[in-house]
Amino acid sequence: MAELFYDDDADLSIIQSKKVAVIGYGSQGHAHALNLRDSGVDVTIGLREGSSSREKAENEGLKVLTVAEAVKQADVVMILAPDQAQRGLYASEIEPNLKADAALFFAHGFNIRFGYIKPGAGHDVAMVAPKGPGHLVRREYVDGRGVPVIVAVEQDASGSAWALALSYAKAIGGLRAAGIKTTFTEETESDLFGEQAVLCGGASQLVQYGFETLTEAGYQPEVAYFEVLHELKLIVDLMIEGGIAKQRWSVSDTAEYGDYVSGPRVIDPHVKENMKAVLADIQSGAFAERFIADQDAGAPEFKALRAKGEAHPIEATGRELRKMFAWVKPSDSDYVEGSAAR
Ligand SMILES: NC(=O)C1=CN([C@@H]2O[C@H](COP(=O)(O)OP(=O)(O)OC[C@H]3O[C@@H](n4cnc5c(N)ncnc54)[C@H](OP(=O)(O)O)[C@@H]3O)[C@@H](O)[C@H]2O)C=CC1
Ligand SMILES: CC[C@](O)(C(C)=O)C(=O)O
Ligand SMILES: [Mg+2]
Ligand SMILES: [Mg+2]
Repeated sequence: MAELFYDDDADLSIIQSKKVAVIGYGSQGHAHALNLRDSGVDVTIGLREGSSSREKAENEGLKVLTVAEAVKQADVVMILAPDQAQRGLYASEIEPNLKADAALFFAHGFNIRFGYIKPGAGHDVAMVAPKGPGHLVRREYVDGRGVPVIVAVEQDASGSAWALALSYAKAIGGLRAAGIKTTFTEETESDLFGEQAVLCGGASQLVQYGFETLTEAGYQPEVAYFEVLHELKLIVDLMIEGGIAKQRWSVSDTAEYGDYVSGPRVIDPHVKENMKAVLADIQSGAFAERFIADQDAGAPEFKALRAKGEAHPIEATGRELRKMFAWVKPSDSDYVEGSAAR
């Protein structure tokens, strides 16, 4: 049984007695910083010169310094720049300015697991990884709830790294939901697998194939959009509430029977074999090497794939339909429709 933590298992005053530098003010960065601040923690944001995020952070009344200056004064440095930027940022701005006993925190274990960052022995190295997108980490906190977190300690130099990590997890609202004890290896490999095989890669491909199958057979794109994309959220909401069983209980018997007989025809045993191959590439480091090599070369593969995804007909159909859904526009996001191929 996994070891679980809740609010009562953590002492908020530990993180409240530290100076925390949050490096990066993107999806996770803004959520951690604002939740920490609202939990009474002394937070400074570290951003590169000319950063486009500076204005947003300053508009929230947060103190913004360069990465080097923010790190110099920090007891805890939470690195929330993109994974592919962390290695360079650590070598040039973070490591040379880190206090001898400062703790290094991450929200994903990528750079530690694959050896791109190797912290000195004097630092606590811990992870507080929300299991959800940053904008929901903030939204849930504001609404008095939290997004579950998984917590790990890679290096306990101080002897109190666990208490510090749990205190941080409580401050961002994660322990209002639950914290699960993990390791950097388990978090990194399972997170990459989940997002590639099921949550992002698997779900996106499934939706696109469903849309293509219906529209190529002559059905209206708008009808196809509702069937294979919009309604997916409603079905997944039921799964979150009561598992796959509740979803099957709520839909018609026709849908439930179709689920049993056609689901395994679409997602057949080959899919599981493919999933195992994806997991093997994650475990061996092959995925990490491919991602970082492409990023180091200016991300030509990544940019081409992003542009191809944005050009899929389901995006244009959805953009037009969503203009009519006042309720679908989130107020806490700066996402601009059609901007994905940036
Ligand atoms: N997105 C999510 O919801 C989740 C992310 N994570 C993990 O959290 C970490 C942060 O991810 P995420 O929030 O998506 O990151 P984002 O892509 O949203 O981070 C953008 C921020 O990083 C800054 N930044 C970008 N490049 C650099 C650079 N080269 N040097 C310095 N600052 C830079 C940007 O500033 P500028 O304006 O200067 O470009 C901006 O403030 C990652 O480890 C990720 O795996 C974990 C769970 C979920
Ligand atoms: C599912 C994608 C994620 O792992 C996340 C939001 O948890 C990420 O890397 O953004
Ligand atoms: Mg994740
Ligand atoms: Mg991830």
